Amino acid sequence: MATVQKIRREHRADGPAAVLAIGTANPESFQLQDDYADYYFRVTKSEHHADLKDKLKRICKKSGIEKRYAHLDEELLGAHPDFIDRTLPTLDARIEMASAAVPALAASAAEKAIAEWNRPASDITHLVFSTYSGGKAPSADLRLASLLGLRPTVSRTILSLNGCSGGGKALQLAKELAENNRGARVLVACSEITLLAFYGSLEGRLDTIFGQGIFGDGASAAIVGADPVVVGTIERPLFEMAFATQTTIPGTEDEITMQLTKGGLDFHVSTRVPKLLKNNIERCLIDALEFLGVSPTWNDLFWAIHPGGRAILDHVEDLLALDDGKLAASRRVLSEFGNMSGATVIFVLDEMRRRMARGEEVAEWGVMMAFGPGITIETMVLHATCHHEN
Ligand SMILES: CC(=O)CC(=O)SCCNC(=O)CCNC(=O)[C@H](O)C(C)(C)COP(=O)(O)OP(=O)(O)OC[C@H]1O[C@@H](n2cnc3c(N)ncnc32)[C@H](O)[C@@H]1OP(=O)(O)O
Repeated sequence: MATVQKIRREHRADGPAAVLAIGTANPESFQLQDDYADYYFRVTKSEHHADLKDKLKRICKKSGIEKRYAHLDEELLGAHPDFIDRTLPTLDARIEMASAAVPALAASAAEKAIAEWNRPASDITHLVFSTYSGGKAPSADLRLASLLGLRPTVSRTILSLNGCSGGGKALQLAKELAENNRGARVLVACSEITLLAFYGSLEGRLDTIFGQGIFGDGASAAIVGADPVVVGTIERPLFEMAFATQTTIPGTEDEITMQLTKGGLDFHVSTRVPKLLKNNIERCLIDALEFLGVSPTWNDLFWAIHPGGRAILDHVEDLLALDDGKLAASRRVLSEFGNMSGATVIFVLDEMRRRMARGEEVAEWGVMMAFGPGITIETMVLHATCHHEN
């Protein structure tokens, strides 16, 4: 007679979960950061807000970003001129548009991950989807499952409004699912589209301009599974997921907030965020690495940090006294795409594996960190298995 303990043991994977494949995608339209303030004030017909334009120019110049992609381009905006006025009730139209665009962009990223994985989409057993750009049920996860032709038995989870920590949380859930369900293959998909949060500036609201200067659109996907198949269709682990934690910095509920309003999604990010992270991440790192019995110096590790903003990367680099180039993967993703909220951290892993394949990062052990409302810090210790072999 089977016992619950025996069933449990048989259903657990033997090995650790690993990232087996990665894919990313962006909309076609993009803006160069140097031209962005001119573009933004022209399309939102608010050239008369000269002080705000100057401020946006200053933010763009210091952002460490060169280019950002956006689904909501000038043509689409022309068809929805009311989007530029955040006092108008445009939420319904935005959600309608996002409910098609968010899963479509996620599908482009997921198809690339599935192609690299080299197994059929029908082998996916679980889906974890993260987005801040939703507002409807059934949600983007169901639409994505149908676009990809996943099985009806796929177990779906949607993370909504987790913001920039969504990618970190989705990967952590995927790790738990893969390790607790023998043979599970989890598709993680994050798709973030700024069309919910794009609107003209408001006089006297200097903070309304900040989000327009750093956020961009992108989707990322990863396949996560334990005990890689080594015969027939061979699976190649990229990063083994050794340990994961979530920490909330007490008393910081109001530092990063998002709220759906009739005129779109309101973002507030306080200027204290980089400093608060600087003051709190070291404890998370020590706790995560102590648990493993690993005590390397910070420069011995590789770093996949969510590039929430240039100042956040500067503060992390300074705190940990990291050598030049240690945050190169995060800085490159920030430069090429801006802050794509929850989708960004998987872009950083993708960039990291390319750097490892080229021999530009040789560390075997590393840390992935993502930050979001809460303030929430997602930390995951990774073991890389994708280095260039001489
Ligand atoms: C949404 C989520 O869930 C999670 C997230 O990722 S939230 C986003 C996290 N990102 C951040 O917190 C951004 C971190 N900040 C930065 O990278 C930098 O401050 C920056 C690129 C925005 C500006 O660079 P800087 O070196 O700090 O230049 P600095 O001269 O101090 O600031 C430029 C202007 O930006 C303004 N600014 C900076 N942070 C701001 C913020 N959070 N809100 C509004 N304005 C801000 C400054 O007040 C300053 O305005 P003035 O020029 O009018 O004085």
